[in-house]
Amino acid sequence: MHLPGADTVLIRHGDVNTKSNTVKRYMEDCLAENLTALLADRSIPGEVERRWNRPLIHTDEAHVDAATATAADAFGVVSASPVRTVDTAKGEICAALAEAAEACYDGGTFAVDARRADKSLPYTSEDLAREGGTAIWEAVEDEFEPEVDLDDPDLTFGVEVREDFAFIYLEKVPGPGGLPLGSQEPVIALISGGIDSPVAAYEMMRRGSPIVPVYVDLGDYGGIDHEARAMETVRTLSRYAPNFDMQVYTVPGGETVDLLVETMEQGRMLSLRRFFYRTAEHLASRVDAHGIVTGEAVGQKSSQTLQNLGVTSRATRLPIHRPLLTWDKADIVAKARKIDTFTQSTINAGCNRVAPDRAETNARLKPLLEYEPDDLFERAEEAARQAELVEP
Ligand SMILES: Nc1ncnc2c1ncn2[C@@H]1O[C@H](COP(=O)(O)OP(=O)(O)OP(=O)(O)O)[C@@H](O)[C@H]1O
Repeated sequence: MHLPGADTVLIRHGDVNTKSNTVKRYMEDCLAENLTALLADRSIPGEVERRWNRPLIHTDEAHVDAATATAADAFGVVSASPVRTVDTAKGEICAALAEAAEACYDGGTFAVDARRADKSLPYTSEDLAREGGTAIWEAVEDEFEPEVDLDDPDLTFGVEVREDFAFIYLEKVPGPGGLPLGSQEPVIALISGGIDSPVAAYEMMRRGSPIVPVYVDLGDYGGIDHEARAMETVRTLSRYAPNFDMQVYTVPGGETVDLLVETMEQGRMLSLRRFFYRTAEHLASRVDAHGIVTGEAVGQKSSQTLQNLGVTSRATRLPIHRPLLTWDKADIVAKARKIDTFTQSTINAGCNRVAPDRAETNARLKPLLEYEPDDLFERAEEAARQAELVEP
């Protein structure tokens, strides 16, 4: 709910504030660029202004909610509020709070959350909270029986006083937190048609790393639906990053999968992962990516025991990032729904169909190297060479 007259979005970032001034400036530049791109992509009018550790979006009242929701999708943003801007004089702030109460309070408990960045002002945050609370009370007491609850109020009137403006707001929309996208190095994101890998890719983006999506076409074991799901999730991820290239490297893997299915029972899935990682490594050197991100989690599948993750990881010299390593499936599904990459599908495709009846849970590298095709890594190199860039 925004206040009448709210035409600005106040943005709060978190980890960015812990940086030195130079790094902070760089990260705030990244954030401002990303916010501008997100607004343009969604056709929302708004000018981004960088001020006092608190970027602002100047828009109009008709678009302030949409601009707030957009800001809350930007990586690095902890929360965003649609705000009304008033003068810093205490009387003006209290008058604005009274008006806000008349317009938006309809019974229940309330509190004033007041903050003052400019310590030279002739009042304290406590003064503001107390006198603002009184102004609100007096504005509504004829119609309601107002009650103050500082611990768990039904409605919180926020006040943030900066050097030359005070902002009044009623809501804080939570953002993803993390760091602005583009402030860290890019990574290759191995994206399957499943639920986990898009969430893992999103988590890396949330920490500032742009992703280079890679999908391995599994031939008859994957299929059109499998690929379509992978593309759809990348399309969704790209909506969070309209100023970043999100074309997908589609890698031909069908022949290698056929060979693994024909020649390997034990360890087949591990060799397939080793093929994925090695292919990703070749693509990484092409696009200067600094790691590989996957959707793997400890023990989620037999190929994902710690022992097996250790063995498969040895196929590449690049670090493999597994942001979901310790996540439960229910949490991954909840996050996928939240970020809109969850695509309900009953198709039985992808690695599920490649998996043998008896799964390997405790692989050792030496025997695995004896079983797997001698040319597995040459195949990976060739597959990376043949990879095609596809618009998701
Ligand atoms: N066809 C593929 N193309 C690219 N990467 C893949 C593919 N299949 C699997 N991966 C990567 O390997 C990881 C582990 O594979 P797994 O078999 O668990 O995938 P999945 O269950 O099909 O999909 P997800 O892990 O995304 O739910 C995936 O999280 C993903 O990062």
